[in-house]
Amino acid sequence: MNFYFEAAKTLDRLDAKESSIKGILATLPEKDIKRTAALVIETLKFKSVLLDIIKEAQLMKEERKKLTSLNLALVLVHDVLLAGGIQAGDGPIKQAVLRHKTRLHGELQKLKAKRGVRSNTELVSGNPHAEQIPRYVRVNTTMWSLEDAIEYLISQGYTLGTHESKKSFEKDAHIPNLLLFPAQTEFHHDAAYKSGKLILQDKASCFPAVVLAPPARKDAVVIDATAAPGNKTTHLSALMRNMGKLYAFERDRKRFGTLLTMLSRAGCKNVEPINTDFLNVDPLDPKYANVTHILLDPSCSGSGIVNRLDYLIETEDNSDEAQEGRLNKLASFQLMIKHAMKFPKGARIVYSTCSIHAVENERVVRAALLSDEAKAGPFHLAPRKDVLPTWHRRGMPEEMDASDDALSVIRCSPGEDATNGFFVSCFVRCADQASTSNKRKAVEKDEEATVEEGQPKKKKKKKNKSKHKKVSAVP
Ligand SMILES: C[S@@+](CC[C@H](N)C(=O)[O-])C[C@H]1O[C@@H](n2cnc3c(N)ncnc32)[C@H](O)[C@@H]1O
Repeated sequence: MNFYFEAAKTLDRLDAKESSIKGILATLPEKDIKRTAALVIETLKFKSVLLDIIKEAQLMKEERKKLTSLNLALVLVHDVLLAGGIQAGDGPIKQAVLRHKTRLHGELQKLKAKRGVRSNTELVSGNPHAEQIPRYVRVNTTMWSLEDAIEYLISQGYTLGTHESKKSFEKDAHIPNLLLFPAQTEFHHDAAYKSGKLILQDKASCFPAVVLAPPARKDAVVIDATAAPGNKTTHLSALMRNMGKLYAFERDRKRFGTLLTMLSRAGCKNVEPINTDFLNVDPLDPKYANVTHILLDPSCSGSGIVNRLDYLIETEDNSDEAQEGRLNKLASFQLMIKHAMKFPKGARIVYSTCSIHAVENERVVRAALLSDEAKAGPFHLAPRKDVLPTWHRRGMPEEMDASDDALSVIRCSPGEDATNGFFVSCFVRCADQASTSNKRKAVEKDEEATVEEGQPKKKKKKKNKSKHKKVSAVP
């Protein structure tokens, strides 16, 4: 019976929104983890059906003394109706459910008849968005070429054609070295996947590294500020052809361990992983003097992720605390962009999230553009022509100050773009303006020198040149 108690406890934790399904399942005791996880997932899939049946059969009312937890009733009724019986020795709780076995089966049949379906599986529908997302596989060009990968896949029985038919794949239209397979294609036992030559990575999550376009040179110096688990770090490393230096920061110790494993599996030799908070890194430290490209992909709400499991639970939390947490997060995103803008030779900064909310995307970008750091850079948004110009979905114009700004950024819509929901923006230092402002500073210095030599100093009016009106990033 312990196994059922564990599954019911897991459902309680999901109801309490302690974490994502994946996160909670990962904390289950090693023993029975697979079995418990399978029961929890299956129960969640059929939850509304099982709740209807339990209600119609009046199970909780009739057995209120023995069955004190609805989640325990759910997992037990699941096994009675859908898994061939309760896998536990006799006891009062098992008996309490089995007493109603005929009635429960009757209610299941009634429900099927009412909905006009024959099988149990027709009673539930999967995650419609997840089913529309192909299985994306990035060829890790650090270890082999696209041509070698295609040859290998063909030797494994795949055909290069369209990703819509079984055992076939195609090349992605936007991201080089990315292949598409049918959504259900399994790679976990594939030798090339296990050795790091193939990386399972959603298409949208490949955009940031491609937009950052790090140089592939011996003297290249790049930062991945928020690196774990390391999909984008390994992608950046591949784009740099394993040359130069890529500093990969990760503040979380456990996730840092995952990053190390991934870097070693993917054969990344140009990465220096550092277990620290990027915000504590001094931009003026001589070690980072030649950093030119920075990737910021911070923790976010993850609202764009079409998880194959999380659709099973309600995730939106509108409590005051949740709202406050979101706003705090927002402030930390802005801080991170502003911090990245302080690296003296920083020329290109990509900020991305897997969120669909403007509050974590356009509004953060808009506030960053108005910051003193952006003005000092000066930084502005890279034009569309430099940010995956052929990608159709751009930012929300109503959330940006200039319509060109909305065109500069990228959005992916879950369910519509065959990807997870995603946002990418790219800030670039404007070299011309920088040199103009440096020249102006030089002139001002000269003027001051003249003043020191005995000339009267003219009072200068401070001009605010920003065409943007000041707006708050907080909704
Ligand atoms: C969205 S994940 C990054 C995913 C990663 N870019 C990838 O593609 O695999 C965000 C990561 O950034 C880390 N993180 C958040 N804020 C950080 C900071 N200030 N400094 C370093 N790491 C940070 C989190 O611990 C988390 O592992």
